[in-house]
Amino acid sequence: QKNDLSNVVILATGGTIAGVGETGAQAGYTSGQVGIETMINSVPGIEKLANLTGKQISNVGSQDMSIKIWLKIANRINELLASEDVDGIVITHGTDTLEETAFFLNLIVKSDKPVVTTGSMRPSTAVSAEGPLNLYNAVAVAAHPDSKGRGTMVVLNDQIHAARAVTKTNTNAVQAFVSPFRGLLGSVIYGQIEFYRKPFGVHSTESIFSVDDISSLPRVDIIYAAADSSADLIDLSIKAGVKGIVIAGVGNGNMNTAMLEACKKAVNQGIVVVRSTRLPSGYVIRNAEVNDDEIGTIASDDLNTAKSRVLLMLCLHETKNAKDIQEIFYNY
Ligand SMILES: NC(=O)CC[C@H](N)C(=O)O
Repeated sequence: QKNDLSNVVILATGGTIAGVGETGAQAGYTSGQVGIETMINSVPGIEKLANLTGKQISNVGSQDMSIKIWLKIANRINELLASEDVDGIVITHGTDTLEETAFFLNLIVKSDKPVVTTGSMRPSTAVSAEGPLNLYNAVAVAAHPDSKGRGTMVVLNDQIHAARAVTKTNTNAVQAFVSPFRGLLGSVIYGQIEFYRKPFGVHSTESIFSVDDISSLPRVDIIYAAADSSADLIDLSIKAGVKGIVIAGVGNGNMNTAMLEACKKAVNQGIVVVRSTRLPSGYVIRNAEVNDDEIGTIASDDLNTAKSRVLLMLCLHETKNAKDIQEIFYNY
């Protein structure tokens, strides 16, 4: 440590924040092109926030994020945060699956020190690229003592979100990330931080999940419900040998009779089925229109579909007991 600044490590994984287009004003570009050193050098004043080290973990568009990379990131973070020389972590990431990675880390990082994910909607070459300011703010949050004990955070566009609450809601707009149901964790304006609350749900050191005993995760498929949708995809998943299915249900995690019958069949074959909703916010309530007690299905509570899949994969690594998994969905 050179001074009294915090020591922050930036782990770069790719995404638009590291993306390059041919010109400054075009929709076409390639994710994950710019390396971590170039990214840090593009942010004037960032060196005044923390002593920074950068490490490249991967350089992919986050549509190609994988469980393998998640495990690599989680192991690296646990190693780094166990050291007295590291005070916080920033992860740069594509925005498409950012909420899944953030929620995974929220469940599995064994430290109270801040873990902050960030990305950008505009590539690094765009007119008004917002990646540099997002990185600046993410480092400010990771370096700040008040950020401890708030689980994995997502910082974009001056806002601090909890991993559990946040979701991407727009394909192009800079204001893409919203915590529609539980609200923001705080804000960060040119590095000035205000926290409003602690995150909801069990996370980090309190979580039962540990990356130490995970080398892979069981397959869980997501199946989207719509008016008059067929049950064939559920049958295909069963045949493919899935361990879990998450339904992106209509309304309160509902689905038509054909899909519900197929879900019953899946549960009877030992597959764990979670009912989530395709809506952007609200609870999926147990035993509302679907009798979960009778069928053996699990209600997602207010966890969205993609994050329900993350939690179910981790649960299935520990247990197949539907009652226990329901309790975890209520509490995490
Ligand atoms: N804005 C973005 O980061 C999306 C680009 C890319 N698909 C990704 O998720 O990495």
